[in-house]
Amino acid sequence: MALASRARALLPGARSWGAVLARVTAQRAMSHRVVVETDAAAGVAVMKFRNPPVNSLSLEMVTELVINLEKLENDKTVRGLIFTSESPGVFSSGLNLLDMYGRNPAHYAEYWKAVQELWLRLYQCPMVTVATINGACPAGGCLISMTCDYRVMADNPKYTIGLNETQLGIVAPFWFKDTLVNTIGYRASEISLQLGLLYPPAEALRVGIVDKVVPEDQVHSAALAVMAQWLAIPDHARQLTKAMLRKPTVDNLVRQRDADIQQFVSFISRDSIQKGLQMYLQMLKQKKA
Ligand SMILES: CC/C=C\C/C=C\CCCC/C=C/C(=O)SCCNC(=O)CCNC(=O)[C@H](O)C(C)(C)COP(=O)(O)OP(=O)(O)OC[C@H]1O[C@@H](n2cnc3c(N)ncnc32)[C@H](O)[C@@H]1OP(=O)(O)O
Repeated sequence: MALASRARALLPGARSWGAVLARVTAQRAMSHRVVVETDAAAGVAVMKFRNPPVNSLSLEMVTELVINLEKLENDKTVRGLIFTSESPGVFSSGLNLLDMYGRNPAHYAEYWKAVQELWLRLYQCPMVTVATINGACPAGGCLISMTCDYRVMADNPKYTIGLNETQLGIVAPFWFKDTLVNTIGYRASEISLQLGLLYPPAEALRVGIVDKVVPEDQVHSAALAVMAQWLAIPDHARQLTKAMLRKPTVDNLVRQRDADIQQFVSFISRDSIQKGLQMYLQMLKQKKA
């Protein structure tokens, strides 16, 4: 029931329960953009991103992430959750530019509501969450990892992490900014967010946007070791502490969710912003060529 209600909230176009379930089931049948492996004995699940080519957070991917998160939260045997990319090289390329370019306002609103839902759920997740960053991690990818309790990054200078929105000519919303400030502090955020900085591992560690950098072949074992340390703390004490620390930031978005959606739709629909996104997409294509 809870799953269906979540799906209905995320898929407002669907008019009935049957339509909701049919749509979610169809999405699942089409592909699994998220793979969950659970070690019941250890009480740890690993959620792997599998949305080729670059794990962009498309509407379908975001919806699958939310549904899988809710399932894990309801599974009382799972106390810890690790996020990683199934294919090293790109952790996540961030929000799907094609969900923000050339679509209609209803689509932008549906997409933004789903992205908000994902952030709200991740930021308040009662499980211990660890991001195993085994590839590039810009913008929305960085946001996902910053919602985690701990970030381990592979020591590969080709991988970078940060909120690079300004480099695309777009503005990170206030709750992206709040998450960054909570992670690296105010002054570092002023520099990082305005310049849209993407940090390679050593710099990422120095600024505090990641907590640990380890050789690439040790990134998963390091994440498991961190998880074991965090799981040694009694759940109820850790969960209440996490909720206390994060509640003001969460409340800030909850208070103005609808206004934030409207602001996103009006901002992203502007001709100048659409033009900028078009040029950025072209630049990505040319870089490839
Ligand atoms: C006042 C304010 C009020 C409200 C705010 C309103 C709006 C703003 C909020 C928006 C917040 C946005 C957050 C985001 O996350 S935006 C996305 C930012 N992401 C990036 O900048 C990353 C771009 N990608 C890359 O740098 C590289 O692709 C990457 C990840 C390093 C991997 O490199 P590589 O392996 O070489 O792969 P390619 O570059 O060749 O890419 C392959 C293929 O994927 C396409 N692609 C890449 N990234 C995305 C993406 N994020 N979304 C969609 N598609 C993507 C790329 O174009 C290539 O496509 P092709 O068709 O050429 O195969």
